[in-house]
Amino acid sequence: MAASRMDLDGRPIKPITICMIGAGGFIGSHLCEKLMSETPHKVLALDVYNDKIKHLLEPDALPWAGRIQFHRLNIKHDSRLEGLIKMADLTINLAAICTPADYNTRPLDTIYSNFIDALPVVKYCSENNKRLIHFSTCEVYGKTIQSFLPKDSPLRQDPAYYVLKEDVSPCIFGSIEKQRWSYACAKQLIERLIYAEGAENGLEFTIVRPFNWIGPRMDFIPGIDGPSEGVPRVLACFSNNLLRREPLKLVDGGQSQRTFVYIKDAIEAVLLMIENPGRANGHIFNVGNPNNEVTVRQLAEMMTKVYTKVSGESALETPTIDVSAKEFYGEGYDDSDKRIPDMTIINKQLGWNPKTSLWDLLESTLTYQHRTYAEAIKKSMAKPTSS
Ligand SMILES: NC(=O)c1ccc[n+]([C@@H]2O[C@H](COP(=O)([O-])OP(=O)(O)OC[C@H]3O[C@@H](n4cnc5c(N)ncnc54)[C@H](O)[C@@H]3O)[C@@H](O)[C@H]2O)c1
Ligand SMILES: O=C(O)[C@H]1O[C@H](OP(=O)(O)OP(=O)(O)OC[C@H]2O[C@@H](n3ccc(=O)[nH]c3=O)[C@H](O)[C@@H]2O)[C@H](O)[C@@H](O)[C@@H]1O
Repeated sequence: MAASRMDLDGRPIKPITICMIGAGGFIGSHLCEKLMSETPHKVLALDVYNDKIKHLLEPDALPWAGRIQFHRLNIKHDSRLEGLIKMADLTINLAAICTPADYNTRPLDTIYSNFIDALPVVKYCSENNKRLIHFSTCEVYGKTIQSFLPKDSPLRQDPAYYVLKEDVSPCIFGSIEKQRWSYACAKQLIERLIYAEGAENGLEFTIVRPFNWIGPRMDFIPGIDGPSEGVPRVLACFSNNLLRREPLKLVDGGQSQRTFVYIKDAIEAVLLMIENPGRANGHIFNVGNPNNEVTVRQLAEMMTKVYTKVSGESALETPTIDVSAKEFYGEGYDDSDKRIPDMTIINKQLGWNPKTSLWDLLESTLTYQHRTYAEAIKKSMAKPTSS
């Protein structure tokens, strides 16, 4: 299978060992799945949890047994980290706190996780001449220039004021009191550090800026496989509402815009980066789907329609309700207004394009959510609550 695989320049791809930090998360689980089923590469999978990759680790009879090895460790304090990075040809760092409900309520944990804890990873890669693919975020762009223009300005129609380009767009965050930006700011500084390690010490790096990747296994459903009071990202929040037949909550009216990309499309882009180092090193890549733009309100409406179709349940009488950001996230929340990725660089370097429409990706994702959680939710809702 794997022996005849070629890179984008027609050269045979040699099997490598990858140290994947945060392999047990949403993106990590899909990347491990892809690497096991379609490539000959080995993965040292590091995380504090492994529930989302259990199906890849057991039973021993799996065709890729021996190519994936799980190491339960917390990179904050584990002396095994450097040794594992040294054993690999490439390190991929996915570990982070990355749910917006944490940014303004746990800003210290957020900054430590996204900056301080990533420092040794960068240092060990640089000192040991190991290649690094680091996961940043589209949040480093912050707000668009457009959002500061007068509402009636004709410049608002000009993509130069809202399309986000890796090598041109500025990073625009709110004031320090708006602790929402603790995550974006920490990610920006680690990007700058990696870039500087590349420039001054020759670190071979690639920085990935995901734009709202969504799909199965994203985050958790509160009270089922995560804390009852926890607030995951929007896909899981809305899925939870739909499963419980309660209205979807629109923060500040759901006017913010996002572009959503299917996790399986995005993983193709990461695989191209892994297997084409000559084309990916030294670059920062937007990875998103500019064709899948909606407001959060439109997302709620579409998810409601799709869920009705895949579950066979009737639609709710009151499908959405408005909540203020302060009520939903607490003090210090702020939002990105619009996120359209420019695709020029990733197209030129890796020839990658996203394929899946928003409707199709929601259909497969909500089919998964229904199959995975509907029974558990019914059971938990049927239990008498203690008074
Ligand atoms: N999903 C997206 O659309 C998206 C968008 C932008 C950026 N990102 C970035 O991509 C990366 C992965 O995101 P995800 O959606 O898979 O998130 P996730 O929370 O599902 O995965 C992160 C994983 O890292 C692990 N982790 C965190 N701290 C750790 C530590 N100290 N030691 C060991 N493991 C640790 C967690 O247990 C978790 O399994 C993050 O860096 C995130 O900021 C994701
Ligand atoms: O996914 C990304 O590309 C990046 O952006 C996300 O940030 P954001 O898109 O704001 O997070 P979501 O929780 O997915 O929220 C999207 C929008 O929906 C809104 N929302 C969320 C949840 C909800 O129940 N209702 C609701 O209206 C939020 O206010 C926000 O405007 C997270 O910061 C990261 O996972 C990541 O770095």
